[in-house]
Amino acid sequence: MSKKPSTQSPVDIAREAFQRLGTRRIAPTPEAYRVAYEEIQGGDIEFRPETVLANLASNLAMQPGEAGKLGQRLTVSIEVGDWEAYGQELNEFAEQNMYVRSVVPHGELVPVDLEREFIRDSKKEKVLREVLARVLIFNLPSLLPSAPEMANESKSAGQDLKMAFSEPTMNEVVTRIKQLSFQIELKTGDMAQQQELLMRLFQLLLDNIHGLLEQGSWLSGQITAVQDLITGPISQTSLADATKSLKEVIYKQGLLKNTLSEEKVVVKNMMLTFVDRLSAMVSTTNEYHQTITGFSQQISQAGNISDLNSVLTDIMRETQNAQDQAMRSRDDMETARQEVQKAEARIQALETQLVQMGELVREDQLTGSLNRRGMDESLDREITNAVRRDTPLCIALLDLDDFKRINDTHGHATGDEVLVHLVQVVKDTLRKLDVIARFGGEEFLVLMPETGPLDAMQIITRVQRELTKRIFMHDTQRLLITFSAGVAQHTKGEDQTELIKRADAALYKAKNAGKNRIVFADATPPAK
Ligand SMILES: Nc1nc2c(ncn2[C@@H]2O[C@H](COP(=O)(O)OP(=O)(O)OP(=O)(O)O)[C@@H](O)[C@H]2O)c(=O)[nH]1
Repeated sequence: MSKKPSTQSPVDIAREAFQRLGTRRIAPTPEAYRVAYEEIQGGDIEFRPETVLANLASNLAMQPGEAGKLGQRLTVSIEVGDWEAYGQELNEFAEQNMYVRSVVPHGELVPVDLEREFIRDSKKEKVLREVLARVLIFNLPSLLPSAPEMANESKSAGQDLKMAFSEPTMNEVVTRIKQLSFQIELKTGDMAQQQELLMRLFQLLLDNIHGLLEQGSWLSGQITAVQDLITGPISQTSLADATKSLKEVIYKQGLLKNTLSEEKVVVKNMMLTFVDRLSAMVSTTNEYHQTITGFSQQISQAGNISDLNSVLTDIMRETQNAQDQAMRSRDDMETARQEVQKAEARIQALETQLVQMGELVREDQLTGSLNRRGMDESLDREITNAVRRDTPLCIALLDLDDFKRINDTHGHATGDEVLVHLVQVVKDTLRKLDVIARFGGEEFLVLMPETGPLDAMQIITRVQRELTKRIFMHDTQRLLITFSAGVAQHTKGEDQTELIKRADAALYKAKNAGKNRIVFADATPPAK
């Protein structure tokens, strides 16, 4: 049976406990005071705080898992009398399992009426909720610029998700996200279909334009570049690259075309002057004819020599006038003709420049020569021209000698500079009509339209000499740069692959013969 507990106030019990210690002559140590206090307070020993706490510890120690381990730690604390450690253990346990969970992930307290149905996030769930909310609020709307309602719904669902800590609100948000995802799926399907249709339309347009263009025109080259681009997988970088180079080309072509139309106006004006002068001359001759007819009547009617004399003087004067007028017209027409010729030359130069502009999109980034695609197009064009005009065409395949050693000894960057140097020397030495393209690595292809074999060999020999003259400096060191080359003339019915193959076989011979030399290719294709 337990003793009935005292009804006195704690202050009265404390006072009586001190009196009792005095009466019994017991020293007022905390322990003695506690015993006296509890005697007066009454109640069963079983319900003393330390007994209750010890019971809790040993009950917990019998549980499996975390609770059992906590119980063991609490029991040890009691045994060594370390109540502070006991308190700490309990606090930590409460913080981990109760207190933290009563606070919503963003620090706000849970509204009292929701507490019972409150969704308690674990650490992982908390991170997941935050990430999902970010995706809905920021990322998804930026991907939906053409669907503002969906973008707004995504933002709003994200905001609501942050605050959805009750079962019903969470269910509502989940339903909205599902609906949104369904709508996006439909929209993406539509967009992909539209994109495909647009692409097909674009491709059709390009094909039609291409069909209308003269083969080899500057515009045709650019259209092929765009066609290439849209037939392959379209990446952000390739689109950006193509846009950049096309913009550059369009800008420069714009400038050139303006000048071109100005020149065409000049030619037109010249033509008008020409026609004016011609009609002036014709009318002068007509007048002259009429006057002479008049004079012939006067002559037939002349009665004496003095009449005739005066008619003759008039005829001489009129004839002189007509002659002067004719001379003036002839001079004017000659000047006009020369002006027209000059304007025509300027137009031709501008048109050549336009062709070169078109080749910008086909340039090798490092050396500024044409790249492989540019080379293919130019060689195709030149072969067609050579066949149509029945003019000779030669090509040369150049390969730097011992380039690997240059790279290995002086570094890759120096190797790059050597490539740039070679292209510069070639460009400075060749005619405007000739073209240099990077065939690959340290190999270059030179196109020489309207050039026969002897001239081609001479041109490449000139490049070779020029390269030794224009010394390449690395730091303070002079590096000797040489190349070997194979030169080939295009033969009837030969395509570009066969032509290059013959030039390559000649280059191979040049290398084998000791490098730094030029070999003219056999007319027959090399054996396989
Ligand atoms: N720096 C630089 N090196 C390149 C580039 N492209 C290819 N190379 C290097 O060019 C070297 C070509 O080596 P090889 O084919 O052995 O030719 P080589 O050393 O010139 O020998 P020969 O042709 O027989 O005279 C390789 O080391 C390539 O790495 C480039 O764009 N820049």
